[in-house]
Amino acid sequence: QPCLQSKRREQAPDFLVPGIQTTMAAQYLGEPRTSHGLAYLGDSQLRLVLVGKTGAGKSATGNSILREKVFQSISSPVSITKHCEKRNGTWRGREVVVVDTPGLFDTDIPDAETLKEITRCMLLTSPGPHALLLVIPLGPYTLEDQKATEKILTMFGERAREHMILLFTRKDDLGDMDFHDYLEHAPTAIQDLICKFRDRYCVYNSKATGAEQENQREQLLALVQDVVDKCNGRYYTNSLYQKTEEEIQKQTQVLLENYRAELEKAKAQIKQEFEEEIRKLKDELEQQKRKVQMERQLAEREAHWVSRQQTARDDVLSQNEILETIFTLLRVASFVFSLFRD
Ligand SMILES: Nc1nc2c(ncn2[C@@H]2O[C@H](COP(=O)(O)OP(=O)(O)OP(=O)(O)O)[C@@H](O)[C@H]2O)c(=O)[nH]1
Repeated sequence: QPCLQSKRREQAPDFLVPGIQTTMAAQYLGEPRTSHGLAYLGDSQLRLVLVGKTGAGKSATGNSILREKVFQSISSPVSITKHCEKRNGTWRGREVVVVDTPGLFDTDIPDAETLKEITRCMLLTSPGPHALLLVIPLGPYTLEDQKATEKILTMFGERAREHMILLFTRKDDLGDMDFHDYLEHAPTAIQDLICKFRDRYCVYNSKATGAEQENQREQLLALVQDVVDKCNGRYYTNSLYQKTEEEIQKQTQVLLENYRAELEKAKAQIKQEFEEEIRKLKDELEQQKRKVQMERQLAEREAHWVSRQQTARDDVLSQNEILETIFTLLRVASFVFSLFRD
């Protein structure tokens, strides 16, 4: 793979003055402070997060991956995506979950807002994403763009970066030019990124259609699979993701118990009503008919319960309360962790 520059010593960029946003967000997304083992194998989903600056092409790429226009994608100088959004599709019989994010790391976004969205992103990708797609458009690469990229790379720790893929959008702007020819004249910062990511990059035309679209989608998802394989089939997780997952499971359990209680109540009511009616009936055939009706209604209730059981986790995730709970939980956790920082 092209590595056009001799590898320079990686330095902490100077815009990263230790500040609350950087330190807190790094605690959210960076290296885990405790080791733990979650079960990775047998995970049927492939969870992807699109990160990058406003207008980089995250939503357009998400739509392309899912083969459907599910995320709003238009040309605008201001951020179109306001909150993290999750949509699903399939690839090789596997469920693909794509989370589109707003320009989380645009330098002018306030702290509290950023942290709230990071929390939402963690909720939507819990127990952890398999791949983080860092979206950068080909074309002019300003100092501000460079800073935004550096900020993202710094916030996600070394281990999260193993799950990161560099995704260059606007491949169509290259016209007939080969990407490697383009690289030779590309800004040094882009050449450095390629060196850093080695083979974990792809060049994408998010507006492509037909065979071109299918081929590049296939190549991208195969690259994601490759990255996951290199991480021994694991998705990225850390102790804060684990806390998030524990809370989701706890709340899902509570919801399931509520659903179960509702089911039992509804079944008892159906039985009581039918049994009263059956007792009053003299005709055995009529009694039998009512019994059949009762069994049917009980079965319908059970089926309804099964479907609610299946959506319980999503029901929890769609409530605003969980966002607030996790946000508070993670803020407390960040504070506690900050006590143990070197
Ligand atoms: N020609 C071309 N246009 C693209 C490509 N990718 C994205 N765009 C366009 O770039 C503009 C911005 O794309 P979005 O997908 O909305 O960017 P975003 O990163 O999601 O932006 P926010 O939602 O504001 O954070 C849209 O007009 C897209 O159609 C690409 O590969 N080629």
